[in-house]
Amino acid sequence: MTADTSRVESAAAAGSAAQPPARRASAARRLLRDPQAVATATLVLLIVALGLLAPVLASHGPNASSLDHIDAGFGTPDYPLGGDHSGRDIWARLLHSINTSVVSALIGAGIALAVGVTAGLVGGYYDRARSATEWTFSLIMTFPGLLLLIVLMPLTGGDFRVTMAIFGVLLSPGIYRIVRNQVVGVKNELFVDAARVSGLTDLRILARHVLSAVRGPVIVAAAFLCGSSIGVQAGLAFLGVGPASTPSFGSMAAEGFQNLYIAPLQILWPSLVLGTMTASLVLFGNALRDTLEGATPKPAKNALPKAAPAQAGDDAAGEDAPAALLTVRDLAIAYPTPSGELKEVVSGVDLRLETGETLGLVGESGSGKTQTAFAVLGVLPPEAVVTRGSIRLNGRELVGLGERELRGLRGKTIAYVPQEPMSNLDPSATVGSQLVEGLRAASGISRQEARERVLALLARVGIPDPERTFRSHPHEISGGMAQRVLIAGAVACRPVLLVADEPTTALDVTVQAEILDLLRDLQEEMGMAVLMVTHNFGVVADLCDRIAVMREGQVVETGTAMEIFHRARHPYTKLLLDSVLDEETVRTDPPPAAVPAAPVAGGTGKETR
Ligand SMILES: Nc1ncnc2c1ncn2[C@@H]1O[C@H](COP(=O)(O)OP(=O)(O)OP(=O)(O)O)[C@@H](O)[C@H]1O
Repeated sequence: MTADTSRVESAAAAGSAAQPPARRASAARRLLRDPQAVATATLVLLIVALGLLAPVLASHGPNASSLDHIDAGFGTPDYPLGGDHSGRDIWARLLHSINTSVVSALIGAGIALAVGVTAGLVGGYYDRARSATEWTFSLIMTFPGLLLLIVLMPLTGGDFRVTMAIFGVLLSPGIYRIVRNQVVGVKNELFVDAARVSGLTDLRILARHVLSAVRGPVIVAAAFLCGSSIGVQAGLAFLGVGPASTPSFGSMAAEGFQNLYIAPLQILWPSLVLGTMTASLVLFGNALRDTLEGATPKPAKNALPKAAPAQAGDDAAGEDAPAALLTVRDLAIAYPTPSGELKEVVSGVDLRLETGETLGLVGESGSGKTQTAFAVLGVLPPEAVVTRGSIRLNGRELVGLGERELRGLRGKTIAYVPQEPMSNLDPSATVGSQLVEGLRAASGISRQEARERVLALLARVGIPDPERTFRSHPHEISGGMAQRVLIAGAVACRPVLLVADEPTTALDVTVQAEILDLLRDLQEEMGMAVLMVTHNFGVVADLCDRIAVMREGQVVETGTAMEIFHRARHPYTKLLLDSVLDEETVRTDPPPAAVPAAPVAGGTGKETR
């Protein structure tokens, strides 16, 4: 347990020592590239610097008055912005008001964050504490904030610092809710479970694992809290809450308002600086949010140049001869990480599939089988980037094809059978209407013709009462039946290539064999090629002519089913085969040693026949 604990801790420490600084550096870089962030941060810093330099920049104190300078005009010597109705230096009061605002922002936002984050962590992490925190913050939210601050004036003595501390508490429910929601989302993640199981204390888990997950939204909210605090402090001062001796944009604006007809500029200066400060903070908060929360970069779907139009019948394999039905060459697929870097999940995959042949794509979970199949279908998620490689079907390059061209191929030339039949059928429409719609979209035939074809197909895939199933909604049929329906839909236009992604995984064992039989029969009948994605060697043995074994985004070995099952060369393939349970296998302890990721020597990373 001690060793495990230290491993988790050191992993977490390594995570926070290595990963986050890179992310922070990158977030800071992105922030620096955002003109809105740079402009607003510069304005805020400039204003804060002016406030800090107030004793140097102003010739008078904020409350020093001179009878000679009552309502002095703009540009009066020593009174650059003039004098107010009490003969005080407007420039000096403006600079000192900045400091009042900054202190208000620090107190208001600081208290709101301290209270909200702490309670959010506790309420989100400990279920038993949640009802108490919920109740408390709901109660706080019922207080009429501004009114309460005015009513409490006799208690606060009008001191803006105490007032802002109370305002911070009133602001804290917003932060509490943000943090609580984040924590509730994070606390059941596997890495938190792992830390818990390893014996880390709750405090450590909260500080190391949970807090890091909530800091983004909290940082963003802090900018808005500062803006609100400044605005409220000025608002209260405008209403006359607090001593007149405290320089504040609010009191300056109130005095300027009284004097509007005599010296209209007096209201302009505090309003201008207050508006610039609060607007800059809010806009900076927006830029911060875009950088930290909407951080996923939007790469092009395809990093490659648009596919050159290729003639059907071109040599699909380029230098390979003869041309195969499907040739995947050096395919690489990557996803952007939060830091903006691309991470490859498929790295240089080569595959070849002949007409009428079944190729099994096997490998452990996460090895890149589905990504490869999705690339062939042209249905990778928008954030995926095909960084290199080629996919040729019947000699036509698919990588770089537009969505319209791909849609023209899908259903007609390439079809797909998914893993989860139920979730691939629309629960609100009948089975028949879904199949008819798909068939008509792919073939353009009339509704009546499509209906007849669908009924014939349903009978062909072994559905006992096609008419009834046609009229049924998906919840009225079994999983095996639903998979038959989807297979019927997939083969309706006699595609040349069927991509089946774990088509039997979600089904009952007895139904699995029937579905495999059906696929085999249909394949023979229609002469389709089948790309069978699976991690089930039983399925592979049952259906596949050839097998490609994937690991960590690469094909490590390919061969005929016979070669792979009887003369597997790559240690990873042997390990996969060894892990297939059968009644003769006696498990040993310790398990076989881990194997290296490299493809087996002899070029089996490349597809050969
Ligand atoms: N949208 C995505 N964003 C980032 N990474 C992704 C995304 N989709 C998949 N991946 C990653 O790509 C890798 C390969 O996933 P893929 O689904 O191809 O694996 P698989 O071999 O089919 O596994 P399984 O048998 O579990 O479906 C995984 O590491 C996965 O985390």
